[in-house]
Amino acid sequence: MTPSTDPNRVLIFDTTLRDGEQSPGCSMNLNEKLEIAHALKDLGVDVIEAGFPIASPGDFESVQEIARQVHGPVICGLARCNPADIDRAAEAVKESSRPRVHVFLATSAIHREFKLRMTPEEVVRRAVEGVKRAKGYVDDVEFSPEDAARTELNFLSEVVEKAIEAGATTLNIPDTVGYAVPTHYANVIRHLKKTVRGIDDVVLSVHCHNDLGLAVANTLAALHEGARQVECTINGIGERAGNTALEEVVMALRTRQDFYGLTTGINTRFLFSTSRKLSHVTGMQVQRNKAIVGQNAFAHEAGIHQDGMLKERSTYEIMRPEDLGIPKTELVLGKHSGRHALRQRIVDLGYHLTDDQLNKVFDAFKALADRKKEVYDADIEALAENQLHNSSQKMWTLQAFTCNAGTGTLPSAAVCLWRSDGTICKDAAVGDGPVDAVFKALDRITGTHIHVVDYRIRAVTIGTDAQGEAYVEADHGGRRMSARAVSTDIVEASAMAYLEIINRLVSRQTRDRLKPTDHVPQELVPAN
Ligand SMILES: CC(=O)SCCNC(=O)CCNC(=O)[C@H](O)C(C)(C)COP(=O)(O)OP(=O)(O)OC[C@H]1O[C@@H](n2cnc3c(N)ncnc32)[C@H](O)[C@@H]1OP(=O)(O)O
Ligand SMILES: CC(C)C(=O)C(=O)O
Ligand SMILES: [Mg+2]
Repeated sequence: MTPSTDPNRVLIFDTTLRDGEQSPGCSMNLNEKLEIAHALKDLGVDVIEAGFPIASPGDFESVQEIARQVHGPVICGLARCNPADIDRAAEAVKESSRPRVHVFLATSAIHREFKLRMTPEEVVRRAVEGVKRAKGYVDDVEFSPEDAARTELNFLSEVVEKAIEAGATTLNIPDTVGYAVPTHYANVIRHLKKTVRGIDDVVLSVHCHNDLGLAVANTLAALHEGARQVECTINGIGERAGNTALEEVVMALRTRQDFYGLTTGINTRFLFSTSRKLSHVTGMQVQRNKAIVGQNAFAHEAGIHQDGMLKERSTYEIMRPEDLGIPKTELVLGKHSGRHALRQRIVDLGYHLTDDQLNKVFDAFKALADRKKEVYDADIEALAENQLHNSSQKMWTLQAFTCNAGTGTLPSAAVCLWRSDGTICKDAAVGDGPVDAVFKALDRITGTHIHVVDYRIRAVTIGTDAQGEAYVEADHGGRRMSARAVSTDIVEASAMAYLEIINRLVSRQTRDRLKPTDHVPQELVPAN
């Protein structure tokens, strides 16, 4: 591959299947690698580094199959500067219509002395031999002086120049251990551009690691200095803290076109799906606050931000989620949210509340949000329903209750209710369990006996702090009545649903103009 005719076009070299796979726990089998390779092709990457063929028979086979089946991008295999590695890599990629062999050899003093045990002269000789051997198989040869960022600048220039003379068409400058910082890395690229003969005739590439969290920043600094290939991985997976995240660098270039003036061939609408596909295949979850593809990347919880978003989304978003294949921005309702966002969600959920009802739901919502990490749509629905169907004056309101239950104890409950005339009524009861005990205490206070014919509990939201919905169905003189209530405490939800039925009986009685007794409606006096 030679430099693009468009000087502003950045080549995207994806190494998810090679360096990415070096993440502990991210090994992929043949079918998984093929699935990801097809996704990378659809995403529009220019080069797929499909593996390190000498590493194992399985890796060889994966690179070979990708070379056979995935058409469009260059298919690349990695090799040390060893004849056996290079022969194996060339064999693996040979059926691709666009094969590349990528040879590497460390150049830093630390690696030369302690790992390779080679003199600088030997390093140069082996690098040249490696490039020439690869060149015997394919035209497209990439050379990487491993640990370039810690290599003496003059020696780095010498190795790079010799590799170009030997036939390398892409010169990749790795910050293997994530040691670089942006200004330093930019200086390295500037130095090479200035000192290496032939550098403008090859593709100058960068490969950064994220040990200091600077992989993307270093990559962008290098692009600013004229590098035109970026080595990166989906979700930034890779050795140790990972590699430059493809989605981050691509979106930085796209979003700051005004600054960099550079383009890529990536179809950004596939970024999110490719990210999720990789997570699914590797089992490595994307952290929630990960840039671009994290669950929170387009989620807003703060009321002031949500208000801004509802008025004009560019107030708080620099990218459009749909450009990444993310369905939409999420306004997450939580304790930091305000009325604008709550009203919008209530309308989206199909409810029409008056301002007064909305204010009441808002108060209940804030109280709930103080108890929960996140308030879900089901919570809002439950609050709105509660408001719509309970806005009339109720005879009884639950003020407090306690219950006792456990192996070897007698389940009991003490309940305190407000009556609509302002009096407080208390009583206690024992039962078959805490819910039964609460129901019996409610019966005693209100003087009713509700014949429960169905009772169910279900989690309406997710997590251990989920809202539990209690459903109570009662038979009263042949008439069925049911009620639901929601709370993070299922006994409280049960008590509220049960009390709701009692209140409805009371208001029905009132509507029917049946005169209540002093304490409870006549109709509700328990029948013996
Ligand atoms: C920065 C990077 O990401 S480089 C890529 C790293 N990826 C991997 O290592 C994953 C795949 N690796 C493997 O499966 C194995 O390491 C293999 C098959 C490649 C080699 O296994 P082994 O032959 O048992 O060697 P081992 O890995 O223990 O040691 C590496 C050897 O390669 C040498 N070596 C390292 N890099 C290079 C190089 N670029 N060119 C030539 N020799 C090299 C080391 O000096 C060491 O040689 P020695 O045995 O003479 O001391
Ligand atoms: C093989 C090379 C390019 C590498 O992964 C590194 O140096 O980090
Ligand atoms: Mg690497």
